[in-house]
Amino acid sequence: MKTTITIIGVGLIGGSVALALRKDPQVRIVGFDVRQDTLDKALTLGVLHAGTTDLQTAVREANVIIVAAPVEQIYATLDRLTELSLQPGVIITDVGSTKSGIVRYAQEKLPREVTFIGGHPMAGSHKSGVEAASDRLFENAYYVLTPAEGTPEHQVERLVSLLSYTRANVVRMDPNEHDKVVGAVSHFPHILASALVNLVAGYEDENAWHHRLAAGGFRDITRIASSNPRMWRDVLLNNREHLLCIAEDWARALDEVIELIKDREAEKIEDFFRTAREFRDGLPERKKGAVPALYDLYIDIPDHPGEIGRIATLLGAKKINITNLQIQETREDIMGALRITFRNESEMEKGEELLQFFGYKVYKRG
Ligand SMILES: NC(=O)C1=CN([C@@H]2O[C@H](COP(=O)(O)OP(=O)(O)OC[C@H]3O[C@@H](n4cnc5c(N)ncnc54)[C@H](O)[C@@H]3O)[C@@H](O)[C@H]2O)C=CC1
Ligand SMILES: O=C(O)C(=O)Cc1ccc(O)cc1
Repeated sequence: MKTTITIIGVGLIGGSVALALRKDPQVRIVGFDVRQDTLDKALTLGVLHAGTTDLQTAVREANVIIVAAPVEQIYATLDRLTELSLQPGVIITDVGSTKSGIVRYAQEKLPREVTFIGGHPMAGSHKSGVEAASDRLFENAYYVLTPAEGTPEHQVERLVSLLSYTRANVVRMDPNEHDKVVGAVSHFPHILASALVNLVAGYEDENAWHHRLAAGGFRDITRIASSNPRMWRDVLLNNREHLLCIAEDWARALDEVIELIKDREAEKIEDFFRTAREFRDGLPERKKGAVPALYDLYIDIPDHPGEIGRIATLLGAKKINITNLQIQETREDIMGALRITFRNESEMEKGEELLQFFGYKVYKRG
């Protein structure tokens, strides 16, 4: 029998989850959204099997409900779900960027027969809307689940099994721990990025060169300031306590650097940058950090820059897409190992065959 999954809020995240989960042939995806035009777009894009703006119709047959609305609307949706007729054994999960408040609210409000499991896929984009959805958005990213104590294990496992189609690395975490960690690595950086942009925008009024020279580092560190303001408003208000603590630590950290500058502490300033660089350089890469990349090939190449160009050209000519190229080891006297990451297994196999044909030694692991 088919599993019916209802997505509430068919935007960037809801649409991306839908696209990934509908790869399961046993799954039927129903969408609910407050906007009919969004549902129309989602149906045209092949994101949903069916869509409706009537919530009762959307959830009546659902075995799993995924609430992918903006955070404040997740609370309102849970309220509405308590009034509707649902399937016995239904699992309700969400994708909100904050977890403690939502999980607590769900436990208070939802009837005992309903299993609520908080969720947060740790990947996204500054874009929003179903047009930006992708079946591969969560590939190799972490997907946090925050089951409460007493949540039936078979229900958690059912959800984990369905989510395997996202190709994310599903992990379990306590909701409060989630909010503290994600507050530091995702929510607070959004505050910093936007504060920095606003600061420079103010300087711009005095001198228009700010705008023109703000390339490179400024663009890198402020990329996330282009995110959806409404979404981030909700996130900040929902993770208020942790963010206020982090902000205090931040203010202290900034004060310390300012003191070093005031006191002309050259060596300590260098240490400050060195410590940061060491931690930053040790961070996992986005596409490969969470789980071992499944579509990597390692190629022995002479340590010569022309070789990398040649390999890229060979693959490009056969329209084999690659997502990353990285040199593993280069020394003048030995062969370098070039790691190539492919989008999927079939592209990797085509790449392997082609490169072997041209005489390269190709390995699946380093
Ligand atoms: N954008 C990102 O990078 C990430 C977002 N999230 C979380 O995912 C959720 C959705 O965010 P996005 O997909 O980026 O937003 P989005 O703006 O792309 O999509 C939200 C969708 O929800 C619909 N909606 C609004 N109110 C609704 C309601 N009351 N009932 C049903 N649908 C409603 C909107 O019409 C829209 O289609 C948020 O809770 C956010 O915190 C989680 C991970 C990453
Ligand atoms: O693109 C980025 O850097 C993000 O910050 C993506 C993101 C945004 C919100 C989330 O809750 C999780 C991930």
